[in-house]
Amino acid sequence: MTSTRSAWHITLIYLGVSVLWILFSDQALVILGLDEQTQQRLQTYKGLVFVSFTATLIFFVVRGHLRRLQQQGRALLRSEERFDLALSGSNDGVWDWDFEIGQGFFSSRCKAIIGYPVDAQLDVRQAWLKRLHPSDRKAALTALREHLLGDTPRYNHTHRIRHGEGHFIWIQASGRAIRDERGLPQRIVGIVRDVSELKNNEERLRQAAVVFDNTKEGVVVTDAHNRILNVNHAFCRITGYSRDQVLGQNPGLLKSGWHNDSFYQEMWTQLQATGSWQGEIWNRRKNSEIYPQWQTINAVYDSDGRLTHYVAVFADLSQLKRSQQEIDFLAHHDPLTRLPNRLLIMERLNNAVLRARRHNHRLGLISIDLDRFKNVNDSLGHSAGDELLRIAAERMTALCREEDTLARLGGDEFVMLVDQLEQVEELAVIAQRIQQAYTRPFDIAGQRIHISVSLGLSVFPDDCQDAGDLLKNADTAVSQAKNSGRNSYAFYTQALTERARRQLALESNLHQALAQQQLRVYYQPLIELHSGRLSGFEALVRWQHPELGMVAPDEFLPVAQRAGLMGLIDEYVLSQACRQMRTWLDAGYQLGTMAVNMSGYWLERGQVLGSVEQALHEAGLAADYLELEVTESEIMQHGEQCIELLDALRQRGVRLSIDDFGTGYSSLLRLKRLPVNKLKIDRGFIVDLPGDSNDSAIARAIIALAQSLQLQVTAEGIETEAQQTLLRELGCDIGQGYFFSRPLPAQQLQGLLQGTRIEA
Ligand SMILES: Nc1nc2c(ncn2[C@@H]2O[C@H](COP(=O)(O)O[C@H]3[C@@H](O)[C@H](n4cnc5c(=O)[nH]c(N)nc54)O[C@@H]3COP(=O)(O)O)[C@@H](O)[C@H]2O)c(=O)[nH]1
Repeated sequence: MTSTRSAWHITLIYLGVSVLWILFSDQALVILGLDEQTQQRLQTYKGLVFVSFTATLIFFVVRGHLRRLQQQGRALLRSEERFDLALSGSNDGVWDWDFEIGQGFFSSRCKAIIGYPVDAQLDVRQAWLKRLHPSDRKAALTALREHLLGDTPRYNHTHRIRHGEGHFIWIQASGRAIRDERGLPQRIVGIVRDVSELKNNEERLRQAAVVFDNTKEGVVVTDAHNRILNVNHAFCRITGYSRDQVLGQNPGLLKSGWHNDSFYQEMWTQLQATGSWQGEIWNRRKNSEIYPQWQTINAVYDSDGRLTHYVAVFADLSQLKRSQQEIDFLAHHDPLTRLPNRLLIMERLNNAVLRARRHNHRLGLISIDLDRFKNVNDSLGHSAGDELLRIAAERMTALCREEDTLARLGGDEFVMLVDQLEQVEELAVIAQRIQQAYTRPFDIAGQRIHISVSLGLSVFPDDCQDAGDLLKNADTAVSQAKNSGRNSYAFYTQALTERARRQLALESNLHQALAQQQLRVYYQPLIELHSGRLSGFEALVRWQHPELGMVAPDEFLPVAQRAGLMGLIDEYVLSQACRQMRTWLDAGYQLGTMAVNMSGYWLERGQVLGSVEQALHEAGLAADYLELEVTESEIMQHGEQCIELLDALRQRGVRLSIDDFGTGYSSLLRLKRLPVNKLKIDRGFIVDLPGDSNDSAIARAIIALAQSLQLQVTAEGIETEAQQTLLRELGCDIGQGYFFSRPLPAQQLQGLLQGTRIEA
């Protein structure tokens, strides 16, 4: 169109020039009939007029042409602006690459996307090719080539391109080639879009998905109604549930039952108030195992503030707790034998000493040293030595009671803390059992090993006053045991060692004593204080030992208790006492009571009734001659069971007496309920009479109490006349003690008995 116009303008100019030329030519002037002067004047101006006319003509033609070009340019610009404006709404930029002229067009949005000023002049190389991310270049060019070759209907590719500011952005470029009639691409026109945010979001989502699936923490996503929407692999691994098993369920299916309702209420209250909750919670796996987890729950809200989801993230703490426990354990235990170490045994020893002091009981410590252990290490190696220590620890642990502690202090050094020791000899018995445990050989590293132990025994409070000394003394004692030829035990003090040995000898002889009738029953008179008359006797057992001489019950009864012989001794004394009473009654002595001690062992076995009936029957003695003494502390210890037994005895007519009264903290309420006839004031309250005002006040109070309960009172341990006088004045009924007589064999009591004889 533009070229057609230009051709027409040129033609017009030629026509004008031609007309002028003709007008001003000589022939034209002649034809026009102009006079010569006019012709000459015209000839003079002919050149000037021609030039002016031509110039004017050219001016107007050129000006017109330029104006049209300007209008066309403005229209094009307006059209581009409108196009840009239209595209700006879609956020896409337009590009156009003309292969014929080798230039490209980039819309202002397109320039803005890749970071260029709107008025920048760009070529395709500069704007695109040179800026492709090295990693994306190959794929982008391949996609373009494929489209230009006609392999793909459209060019569509997403890649990174360097932004004008230097960083890379993600763009999505798409376009289509315009081809000539032969199908060859002339240009390609398309749009470009900044997809960086989308790509970054995609990347973030991808990363989140990777984290979700690969994190070690369990993740549960629920809807606002707490129904499970999604769980990750870790959730399934920790809980044992598959994803399908929990989808749509309430997370409450994991509840262990360890937390009460208020725990969950507080959790939900906080979650609703603050949008999050964090804490330790014990849940139950599918296999029922209960385990701890550290859990964080967050509430998720939409842009309108409406609750949409809950996300719970939790870590399984079981392993951590196990490790913590193991660390704690190893801080206080020996890793080889898993026994308490020095730290723990010292802690327990200190506590045991405090308890023993408070409750006034004994405590024993045995230091244990393996004899010639070094030889095992040297000959068989350290791992064999370790194995030996492990087995030795197992054997010794089997000997411990629940309240005892076996510890390894290091090397072949062990200690055993024996709590609540009643008798020193018990420690010797345990020491012997430990020695016994080593008489069996140890099979280690394919070898049969024989090894013995040396033991050092120390007793609190007999040997020392604190835990440190207890341990030191046991160590000293173990050295004594080693010095005396190994494979033996020794107490810290010689006296204790001898006492223990004697006790153990007694124990092994006691069975014989019963069989060979070495036990004797002695009788101690009971005197009516107001009249001085003999009212009866208390039967007291003695052991006539063939080598040790007369052994007192205080010494051998605990041994009998340990040896399980107490029942036999009680029955023996009871039957002897009943028979003796019968004999004296038959001999015409007027006696009221034969008192016999009833041990705790009897009460525990519950066989007293049968034994008493049998003894009375065999002796032909009426029940009311028999008075059974039971200590206040035994009654307290056996409680209701003891009261029932006493009731049954009372109903059969047997008289009952509370022995050692004042030492056992009886409540008055309980005392009132006891079916007893008599209280025996403990010797401890008598020994300092009449000088000790406290004791005399106690004696007075017990007598007053007995009188108000209509019970008889006996005072035991009267050794002086002054004691007898005071007690009589206080109103005590019966007196017993060395002042009247020591316990004696029956045949030595004839003199005393004479006064009671009823002459026929
Ligand atoms: N279950 C049984 N226990 C018995 C039996 N025989 C005795 N025992 C108990 O053993 C403890 C010691 O008894 P024993 O050495 O016989 O001492 C008794 C008396 O000898 C002693 N006593 C008596 N008068 C005095 C005195 O004036 N001074 C003094 N120092 N001691 C004296 O008291 C013991 C009697 O105590 P009790 O029984 O509380 O009346 C002792 O606990 C006996 O109970 C038995 O066969 N079975």
